[in-house]
Amino acid sequence: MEKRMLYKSFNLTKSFGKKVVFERLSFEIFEGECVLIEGPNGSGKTTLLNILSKFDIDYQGEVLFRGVDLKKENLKDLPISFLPDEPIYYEALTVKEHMKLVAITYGYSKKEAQSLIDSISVVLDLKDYHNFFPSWLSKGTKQKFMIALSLLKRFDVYIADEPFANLDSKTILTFCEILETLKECGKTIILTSHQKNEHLEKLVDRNIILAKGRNLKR
Ligand SMILES: Nc1ncnc2c1ncn2[C@@H]1O[C@H](COP(=O)(O)OP(=O)(O)OP(=O)(O)O)[C@@H](O)[C@H]1O
Repeated sequence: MEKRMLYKSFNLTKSFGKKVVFERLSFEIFEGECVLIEGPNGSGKTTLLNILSKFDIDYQGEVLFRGVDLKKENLKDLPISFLPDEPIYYEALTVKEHMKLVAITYGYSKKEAQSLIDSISVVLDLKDYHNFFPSWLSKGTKQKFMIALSLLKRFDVYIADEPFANLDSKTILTFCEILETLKECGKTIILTSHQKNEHLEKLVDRNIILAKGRNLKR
């Protein structure tokens, strides 16, 4: 089957002031692939994910998303679920209230949202925390909560920055199984991870390796 292009980058260069994070990156990412972005601390992995998610449009070069210049795409129309490396939440909403808010915002009916929230909560062992405020959660449980929110968005592309951070080995396996299911459904997964494991290695189709301060190896 012919692979369809999701992203294409030409000569992508990103600087903060005089500091060049990476320069002239050219790469392609195809629909349905799992791509791991690797590199040492400070090599620009988060910066690249921010560009691919359109949170950062201050770069040189071009990034196409399904053939269209990403800068011309409307952020709210992009079918991208982004899991950040730092938890982002509302202090005043409980775990369950966050889940409902995200599910309803992203188009599920109340009934669908309830059933999806229940199943995600069982898989990620979050049921006992539904009435907690996020700040009460341990680091690992907070990460599971962030994963749950990212899964409640029904999108084609899942971008995750260090999703395994703070997770125990059982949850890492569970999350890899979830990613495998998403991939089987044709979703594209783009992630960074300093932690390698055999499940992730099986899942990954391609690596983009950032070398600190300069260019890209593939
Ligand atoms: N807003 C900013 N202003 C200035 N420099 C920044 C900014 N954001 C990131 N940087 C710099 O860009 C470089 C790349 O940062 P980035 O967070 O993308 O690296 P990373 O590969 O994700 O690192 P890590 O593995 O530590 O998470 C770093 O030197 C960082 O200090």
